[in-house]
Amino acid sequence: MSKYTIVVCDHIHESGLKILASDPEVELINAADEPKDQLLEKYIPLADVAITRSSTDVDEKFLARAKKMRAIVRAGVGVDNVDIPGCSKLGIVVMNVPTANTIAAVEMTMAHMLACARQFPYAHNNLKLDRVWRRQDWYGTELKDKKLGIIGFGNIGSRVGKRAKAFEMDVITYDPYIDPRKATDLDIAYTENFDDILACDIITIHTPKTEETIGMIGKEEIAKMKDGVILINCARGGLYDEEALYEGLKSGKIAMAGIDVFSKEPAIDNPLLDLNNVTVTPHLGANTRESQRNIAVQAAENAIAAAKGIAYPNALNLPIRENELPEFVMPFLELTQKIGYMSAQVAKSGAKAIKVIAEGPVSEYIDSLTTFATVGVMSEALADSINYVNAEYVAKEREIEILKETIPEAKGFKNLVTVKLTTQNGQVIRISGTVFEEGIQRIVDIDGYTLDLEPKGRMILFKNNDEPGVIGDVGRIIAENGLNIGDFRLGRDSNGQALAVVRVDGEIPKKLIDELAALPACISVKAVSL
Ligand SMILES: NC(=O)C1=CN([C@@H]2O[C@H](COP(=O)(O)OP(=O)(O)OC[C@H]3O[C@@H](n4cnc5c(N)ncnc54)[C@H](O)[C@@H]3O)[C@@H](O)[C@H]2O)C=CC1
Ligand SMILES: O=C(O)CCC(=O)C(=O)O
Repeated sequence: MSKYTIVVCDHIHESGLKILASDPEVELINAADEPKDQLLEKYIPLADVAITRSSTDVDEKFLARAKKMRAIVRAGVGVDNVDIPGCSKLGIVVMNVPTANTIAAVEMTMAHMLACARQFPYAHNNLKLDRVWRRQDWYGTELKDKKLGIIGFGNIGSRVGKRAKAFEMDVITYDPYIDPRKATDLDIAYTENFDDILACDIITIHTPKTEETIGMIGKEEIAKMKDGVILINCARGGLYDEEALYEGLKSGKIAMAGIDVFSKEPAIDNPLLDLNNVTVTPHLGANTRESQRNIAVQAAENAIAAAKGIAYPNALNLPIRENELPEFVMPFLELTQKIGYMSAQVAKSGAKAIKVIAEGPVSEYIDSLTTFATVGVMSEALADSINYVNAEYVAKEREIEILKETIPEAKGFKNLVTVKLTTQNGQVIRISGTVFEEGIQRIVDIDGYTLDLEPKGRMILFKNNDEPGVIGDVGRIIAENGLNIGDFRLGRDSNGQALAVVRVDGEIPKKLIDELAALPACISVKAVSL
């Protein structure tokens, strides 16, 4: 049995390694101690799944080596060192482990805040290293009654807020992406005015590193701050512009800064280290035993699930999040993919345009429906190399036009999805389907022929001039080819033509298709398998 190779790129807790090592279907390569060039050269090409932390950049060089990679599990929260669009292009699912290290990062923030308020490391070193006992040199500040400004009120920021309240601080947050009640319910003020944060005694940031948040605190913002402000950054290096931070600290405008993260890591040469009013840690926010055990277990379990293709928990680049979709939508997505696949088999020619028309409440999910239709159409030609992650990119590369139409009020069916496939040679195939209340999927229209067809199994689509005896001939030829008919559906139009869809119990030989095509009444005949 061939095994799935999972490469661990950075150090993770042994509990995760044990899970990986004990799965009989997994070949574990623990490359955490390998130099990065060796990791890329020797191990990444073998990986079905890679587990990374912040020490491994998933960049162009990494991806160029990721020949058979199916997924990357970032054993932590921040994915700023993962090229997500690059992964999507290659069909690699990116997953993170979002909440397992929250408490560790929250407590690290509180530790830096207290260390800054009391200049803890400097007092510590003065006694321990210099053997000096001068209590008059170490007057700190109390957190009580100080105003704390929190930028970013997600998992970490909100918990920092709760703890700061326990210290009797006056807390205010700025996060334009949350419902203000998330803060006000905790008796924490919410502001849309960033200057309110700049007016605080202590400021801490807990946003992801994005184009919008890089350098969010720079020279101008620091100039607006109180003299003697304390700044904390346990999120990502670069959110505070490091040059401006250095100048602010050097001038004394900023009294102290507590810094766990740097714009370039390892940060052994960073000028901030030369100052005597910073507390620094080498990106240890997530480094508690509890957090590392939780993360490693989740990362290992998720990596195994992804390697086996079972599930992609916390996937960041899948177009759908199953747990966020109403229950009625999933069968529509499945059906739309089948319709796309069926259209491509009928067309037997390269796609030029794929149009999805969604009618009724399901039309709200047009983007996901379109992705599933695209995967369906393209899997006829590309099989496993097309998936929900790269469908959009592959379609673009092949210059296939993707079109969407929504009709919120459906006529007839409560919900209806139609895939209209236009081929390179100008053929147009149009297939519609619906899902009934009980979750029953049906194709209800093929090229204008009304049908009631279960989308499954091997089918022959036989279009003919609607004249007596044709159906008998079709049945006879199928029987002569040793196949049983499982189902037979007929659609007729007003122009004297008909479409028969015959489900058969076995593989459809080419000879059978040729014999049907030779019938005088035949207009077209296609074999389809769903
Ligand atoms: N030092 C360490 O070892 C660790 C650092 N982190 C860092 O902390 C960050 C936050 O983690 P979580 O709280 O778990 O993430 P989260 O996703 O729960 O929260 C982030 C919050 O930032 C807000 N936000 C985004 N853009 C913003 C903007 N322009 N202005 C204000 N708010 C904005 C979001 O709305 C969200 O509420 C991560 O992205 C990661 O970079 C996380 C864990 C450990
Ligand atoms: O442990 C790590 O790799 C860093 C943790 C971190 O920064 C994160 O989870 O975003």
